[in-house]
Amino acid sequence: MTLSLTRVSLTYPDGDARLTALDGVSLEVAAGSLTAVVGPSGSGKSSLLAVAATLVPPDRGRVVVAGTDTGPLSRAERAELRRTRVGIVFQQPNLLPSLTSAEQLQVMAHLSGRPPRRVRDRARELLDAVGLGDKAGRRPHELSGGQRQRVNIARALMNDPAVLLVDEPTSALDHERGAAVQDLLAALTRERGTATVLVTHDRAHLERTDAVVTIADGRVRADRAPV
Ligand SMILES: Nc1ncnc2c1ncn2[C@@H]1O[C@H](COP(=O)(O)OP(=O)(O)OP(=O)(O)O)[C@@H](O)[C@H]1O
Repeated sequence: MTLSLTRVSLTYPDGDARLTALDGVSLEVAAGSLTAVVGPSGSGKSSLLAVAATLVPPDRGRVVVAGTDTGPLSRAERAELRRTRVGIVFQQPNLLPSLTSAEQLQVMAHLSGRPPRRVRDRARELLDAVGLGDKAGRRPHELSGGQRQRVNIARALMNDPAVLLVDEPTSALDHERGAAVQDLLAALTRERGTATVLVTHDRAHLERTDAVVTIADGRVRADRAPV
């Protein structure tokens, strides 16, 4: 499995006690497949993504990313694994206001020291893949919300991640644009072979996913193929 969480538990400090955000959660996502994680507010969805992204080490359990058991890794080793193997799409696009779409992508890869020409070609190819080939020179304020989210997704794919983690990509979009972004994620997952986890409140488009995991109070309540 490209992404594997086994009996993962995570607590946060809560006054003198600890609040349990994840309680023995297991999740397996294969390359080229898309798993949706749904559940009420506060159920642990973002915590699950943070653990899968190696941003937060769990209190207990095992997290394997692209064949690497993350448990023994140092903070620096986790950061390196994240940079090279994990793409993260946050709810808010976090684009830099002064950069064009192409530059938002290029900045990511320049940090990893690839030759500038390859970086430019890759940025262009990914903007084409998300349907924004003709918007490469636009800045965020010159794009719609849906287009900004597409730039965000393309940027997360710049370093060819094995694992793609997506937090509520459609929350700021209307129904039609939300559906288009989920279609795009499903297509990119298959084309690029990522193991993709999509956290969503939006139960409307779950037929596009390969599996649906329902989480409540930090536990997996149901794990089923979508209807
Ligand atoms: N940094 C933190 N410190 C303390 N408690 C936290 C922290 N982050 C989250 N929590 C708590 O952990 C629980 C799970 O939160 P989490 O953000 O994972 O839920 P969620 O399902 O993503 O919610 P939402 O859908 O509202 O974003 C909640 O009770 C939340 O209040």
